[in-house]
Amino acid sequence: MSHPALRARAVSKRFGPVNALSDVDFILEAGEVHALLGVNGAGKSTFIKILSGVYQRDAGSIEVDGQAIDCRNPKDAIRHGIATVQQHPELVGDFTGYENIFLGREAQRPGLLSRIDRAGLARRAASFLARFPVEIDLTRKVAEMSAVEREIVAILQALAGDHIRILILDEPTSTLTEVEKKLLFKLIDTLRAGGIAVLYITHRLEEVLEIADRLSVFRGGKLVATMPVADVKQQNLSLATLMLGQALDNVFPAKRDGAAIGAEVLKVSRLSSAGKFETISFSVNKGEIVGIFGLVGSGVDELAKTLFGANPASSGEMMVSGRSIRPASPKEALQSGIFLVPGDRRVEGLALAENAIFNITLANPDRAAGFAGFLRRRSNRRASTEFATRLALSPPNLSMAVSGFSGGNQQKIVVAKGLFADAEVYIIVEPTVGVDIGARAKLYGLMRELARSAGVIVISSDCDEVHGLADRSFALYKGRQIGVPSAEITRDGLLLAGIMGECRHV
Ligand SMILES: Nc1ncnc2c1ncn2[C@@H]1O[C@H](COP(=O)(O)OP(=O)(O)OP(=O)(O)O)[C@@H](O)[C@H]1O
Repeated sequence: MSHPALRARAVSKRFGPVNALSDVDFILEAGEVHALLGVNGAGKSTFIKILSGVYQRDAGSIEVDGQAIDCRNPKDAIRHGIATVQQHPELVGDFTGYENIFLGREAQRPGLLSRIDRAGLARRAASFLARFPVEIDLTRKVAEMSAVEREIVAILQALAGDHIRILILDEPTSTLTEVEKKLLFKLIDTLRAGGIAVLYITHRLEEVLEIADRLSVFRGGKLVATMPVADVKQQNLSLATLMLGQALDNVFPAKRDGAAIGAEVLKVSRLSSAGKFETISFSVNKGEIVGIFGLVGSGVDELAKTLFGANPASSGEMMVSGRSIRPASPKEALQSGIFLVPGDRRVEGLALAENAIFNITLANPDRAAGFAGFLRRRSNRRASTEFATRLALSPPNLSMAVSGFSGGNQQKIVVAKGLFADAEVYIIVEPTVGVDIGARAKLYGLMRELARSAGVIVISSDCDEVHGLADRSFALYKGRQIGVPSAEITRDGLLLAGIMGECRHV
């Protein structure tokens, strides 16, 4: 009798009072791509961490090819044929793709590189790549590779233990462009054809329909549904409804009310940063959201950094509420009334070891620390609690270290931190990467609220997000501004501007 590649029976896991997983029964077949879906905090990461030996289950059993296994650590899991590629794979930038794949972590030991058998390496590489062909040049250093090339190297590295049968991918496309995604999906197709079982966590529902054979939905730590993707398509089922347990109306809040538009809070004139972007001009009024759509490499990241004083402008002007400014550091930008909610919360957004209140109140030391310290603490807690409720933070425990929250919930904390800051201008970069669809609607609603008392700029590589949310939008393409902020631009017009640099009415 043939067994599934992996089977979990009644797997449960608690973290203190939180039931992260309850009685999960799950089957992963060889040669299938199986998507794991669920809102933030539903239990997806906990589940894959148990499968990959990072966490220990409290109850239940796991079988690989019909044999019960027990993984005390990730090495055990790899021994049983289960490899995992994390969201931000750790590769050695100075090594080539080949070296990363075949020397793996071992290569980080000093002196080892000089002792390796290069001819043997090349032989192994050739036979391995005959099994999993990829269209990238693996002789280049990883530091010079694009996001998708690094992702592919990380996947090949995970598979380089020859006996790997199960590959777990944690949101592999969260930082990839459309074109890059295609390259990754091609590799996943090859893996599937080679009989590898791929377990794939994603928040991008359209991807599930594109790449997965079956999907499973987690809700509140329980596995609530498993089904073939073909059924979802045929019956036109709503994955968002399945994940949330309820139907979701339009995720975007209503656009601005013309009467509520206030004074100009930011004016940017012919702003340039040499080699990154040139002559960008736009203004933002209190009461509105201005959207800037740009793909990775378009200059949007650098523009956000320049507005926030973290990347110098080479020419041009900025004014906040009529005052001319030229922020030379984020601190100066904050003092001028500009606040940035960064896209990469891990690097720039959060003090992970501190609790949620600390993080939320961090950006506004005056407001947070006032002379009546005790009262302040109380009001900080009250304000933070209010934000946590409005964002549906899960679990709603503000004293917990931020590292204990799921990725999407960490993103909510970054936004709450911005809400606490009382700025005149908010720059919000990639606000919903890794955020589930229900929380996304809440975040959008909050941004609209923010725009009542401030000007908001939303910068994103998701065209639908920019178009759905912003009152006026334009695109950046290869460092150039395409079009002026317009309320009339169509979604397709904005898309064309951002991916081709064309300014057309479509
Ligand atoms: N190390 C931990 N300590 C305490 N609680 C944790 C820990 N890891 C996860 N949890 C809790 O377990 C629950 C499930 O979280 P998990 O990270 O598995 O969700 P997720 O579905 O992966 O969410 P996301 O999409 O946001 O990554 C959440 O309530 C989370 O706060």
